[in-house]
Amino acid sequence: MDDSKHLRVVASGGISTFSYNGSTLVIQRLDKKNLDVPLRQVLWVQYVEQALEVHFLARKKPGAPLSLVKARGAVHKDDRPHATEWVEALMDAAYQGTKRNRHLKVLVNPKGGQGKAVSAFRKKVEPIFHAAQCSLDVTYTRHPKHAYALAKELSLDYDAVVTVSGDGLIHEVINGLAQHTQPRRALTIPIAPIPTGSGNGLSLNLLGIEDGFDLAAAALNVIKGRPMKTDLFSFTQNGNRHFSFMSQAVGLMADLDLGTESLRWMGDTRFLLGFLRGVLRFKPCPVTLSIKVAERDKVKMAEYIRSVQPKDDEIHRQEDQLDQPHDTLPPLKHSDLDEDWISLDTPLLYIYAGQGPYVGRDLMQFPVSLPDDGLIDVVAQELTSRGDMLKAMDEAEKGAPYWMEGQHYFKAYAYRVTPHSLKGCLAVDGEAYPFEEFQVEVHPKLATLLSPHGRYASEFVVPGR
Ligand SMILES: Nc1ncnc2c1ncn2[C@@H]1O[C@H](COP(=O)(O)OP(=O)(O)OP(=O)(O)O)[C@@H](O)[C@H]1O
Repeated sequence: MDDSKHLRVVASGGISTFSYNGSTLVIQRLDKKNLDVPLRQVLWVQYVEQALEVHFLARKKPGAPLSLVKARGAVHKDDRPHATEWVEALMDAAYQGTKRNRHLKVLVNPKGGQGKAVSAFRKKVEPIFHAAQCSLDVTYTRHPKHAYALAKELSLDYDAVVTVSGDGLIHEVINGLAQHTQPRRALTIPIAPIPTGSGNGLSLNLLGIEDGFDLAAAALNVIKGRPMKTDLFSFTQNGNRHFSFMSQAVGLMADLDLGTESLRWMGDTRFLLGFLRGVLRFKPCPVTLSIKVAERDKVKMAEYIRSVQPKDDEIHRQEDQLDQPHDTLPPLKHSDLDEDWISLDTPLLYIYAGQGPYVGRDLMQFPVSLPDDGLIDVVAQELTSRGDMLKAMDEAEKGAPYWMEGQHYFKAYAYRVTPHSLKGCLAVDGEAYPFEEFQVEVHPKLATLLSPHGRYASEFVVPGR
């Protein structure tokens, strides 16, 4: 073995050998299986007082969540002359293309989800940030809109805003950044979620169904994730403009979100319960839906998504493509309905529009969604039968409801909902808004997220392909 490629470390159990190749740190331990650690999971390596110290994330067994591990031992005397160089080269490989020591604004919502955000942050997340030698500026939000106010005044030198919360706090951060004196510049600061809310839709979409609720995987995304541009949606109602980053729901899907707030302690099971309750009530949602459609052919949309998914190695290019921003928000372009709009007056059970395949662990509602295609996916579910709706739960986590006949699916530039009743629920990114006429339009690539893959972490399997 080339001496410069490995370090022998003397620990209580004997001598271990640390070596690495292009993708993996390999730890050979006496009388034990080799430990292979993907370089992406290596957080920090240092050589201090003739000892090697390695901090990394590993799974105790396959399928287990990631956890923080620290390996330390005296470097064998013959290897000391090249130890500093070896450590620096390993750090370069572990952080290839990514800045070390990220400077993070961390917002912790003590009231989100099951109320465990503070202990989750202190016990599981903060030690990982410290191990990676990130600098932290932590605020525990004290009231609704606190995160909004902080984002509005945010200093622009942070490498990321970390939300230890659910999607509601991210909605506030996005809206605060949009009201910043330099909104476009503020919206280039990437947002990265640590999933401690109940739905955690954004985390699922960035990290995937396996890792979407894994705190350490989310922390790793904060440390090593790459900026990924995402579309934002202007939501206008009564002359007021807000921004939505994820979804708008009317009818059953809004009832199940807002009507189950008191069941937060249940985590995301509350959504399943809300869905079953909504199907039993089977109330039509009295609205007109108008859409400026870009595409409505389900087969074409499904084929398209398969053809455009970038591979992980294309992430670098995406990072390079970040535009120099202007400092005003994009104007609204679709205020008047013209001949390109269509209207739907059929009785609907719900309207659900947004981006990001998963809206929860049990439902891939927007399987053909892309983060930056400049379009919003709009689902209009016809009032079919209770049986059909219960059947729709079969493989809903894989996007099966997409193919239901009564589920209309559009890609749109804009849409408008006009209620014909005073009573009803409207949820924007899971937050309650008045049940009144509103319009949504898309602004391509206006905000920035951190992503391990440079795309949504989901796969839509098209039947028969
Ligand atoms: N200290 C606080 N006390 C009360 N509410 C707060 C506080 N800090 C933030 N909030 C509010 O809590 C709401 C919910 O937050 P969050 O998104 O973190 O959790 P969640 O709704 O359970 O998760 P999800 O949106 O993923 O379902 C937000 O609207 C936010 O304004």
